[in-house]
Amino acid sequence: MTDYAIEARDVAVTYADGTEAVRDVDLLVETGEFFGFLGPNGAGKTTLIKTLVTLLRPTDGTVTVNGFDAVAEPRSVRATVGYMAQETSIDPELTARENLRFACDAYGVPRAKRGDRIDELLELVELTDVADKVADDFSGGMKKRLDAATALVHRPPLVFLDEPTTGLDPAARNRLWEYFRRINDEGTTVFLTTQYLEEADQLCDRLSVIQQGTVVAEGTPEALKRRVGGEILAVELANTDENDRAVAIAREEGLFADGAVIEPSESGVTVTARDARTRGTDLLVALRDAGIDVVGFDVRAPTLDDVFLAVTGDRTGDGSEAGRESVPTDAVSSEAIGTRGHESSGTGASDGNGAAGEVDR
Ligand SMILES: Nc1ncnc2c1ncn2[C@@H]1O[C@H](COP(=O)(O)OP(=O)(O)OP(=O)(O)O)[C@@H](O)[C@H]1O
Repeated sequence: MTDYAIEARDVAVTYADGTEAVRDVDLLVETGEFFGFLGPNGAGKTTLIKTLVTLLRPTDGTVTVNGFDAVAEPRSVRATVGYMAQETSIDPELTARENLRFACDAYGVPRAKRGDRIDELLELVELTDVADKVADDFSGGMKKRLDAATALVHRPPLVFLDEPTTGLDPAARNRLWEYFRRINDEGTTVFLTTQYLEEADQLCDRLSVIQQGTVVAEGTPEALKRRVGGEILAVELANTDENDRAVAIAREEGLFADGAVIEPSESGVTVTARDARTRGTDLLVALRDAGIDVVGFDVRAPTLDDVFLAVTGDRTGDGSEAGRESVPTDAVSSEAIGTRGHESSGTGASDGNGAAGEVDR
């Protein structure tokens, strides 16, 4: 039998004002996994996390965390999870050590164990040297590391990280990644929400993409990328007025395999195709024969960015509709990447009764 840290079935969360933030969400996270939950702003990531950590009640469906029912046994759920919220929960007037002591109090860590636990965590997040300095003097990255440590004082088997690296510079982000990897290597299940596709790619064993409250794709980063449908060939033209003519040439029958997606780009033409690499030179020759000047040429493997664009029509992560027209539906069939229907089941009716509200902690 598989051991699940999180089992969510048909979960819907509707706020009191009728906003259906999450609907029809099924989620299975195995114990020990590093699981990513990806989506643009407002997609429903925080709402789902808050539901999993029992700060919100689901309007519909069932949620089991570490074997405990989130509605019937919220205390047991809370005792076995750590939660790093988007806004840091540390007190800037307290030192790093005092913040951790405070967290030990809040989570009921036995007194005899606190000293060692705190020292261990300070070391893990590399704050031992500044343990007795007030957090107010810390950089953004240091504050985030301290915050992450406070979520772990009770050694939870499952930790939720809600956009933990937003606003950090790449160096600070990298250090946090190291830290998250380490706790996962030591056996902690990690549930991470992020808008950074690279972050999900670097860290996650498996991920779900959520859009407008519904899971639209799921799989390992590699499988999701593979299913984009080959490699991506970008051709840069000297004169972008010729983009459409170049697209027409690239689309000529027989140049690329069936299912290729050929689109104008800002600087020329982009081809997503299984044979993008091998047939790329044929395209260059065809363009030259047509008198179109090529100034750059690049073939690359798909990134999660391409997956995200394909399933959400949004490369910007801002939830805008930009690019929706260009979803390469041929190369990325809905079925191929596990896309689910967008239809609401009608559950979580927005009548105000049973609507999600913050639950007292
Ligand atoms: N307390 C609330 N009352 C009503 N609607 C809410 C409430 N909190 C969030 N929402 C709405 O629910 C939807 C999902 O929001 P949520 O914060 O879960 O998204 P998110 O994916 O975490 O976004 P972000 O990346 O911006 O944090 C949005 O439409 C949001 O406006």
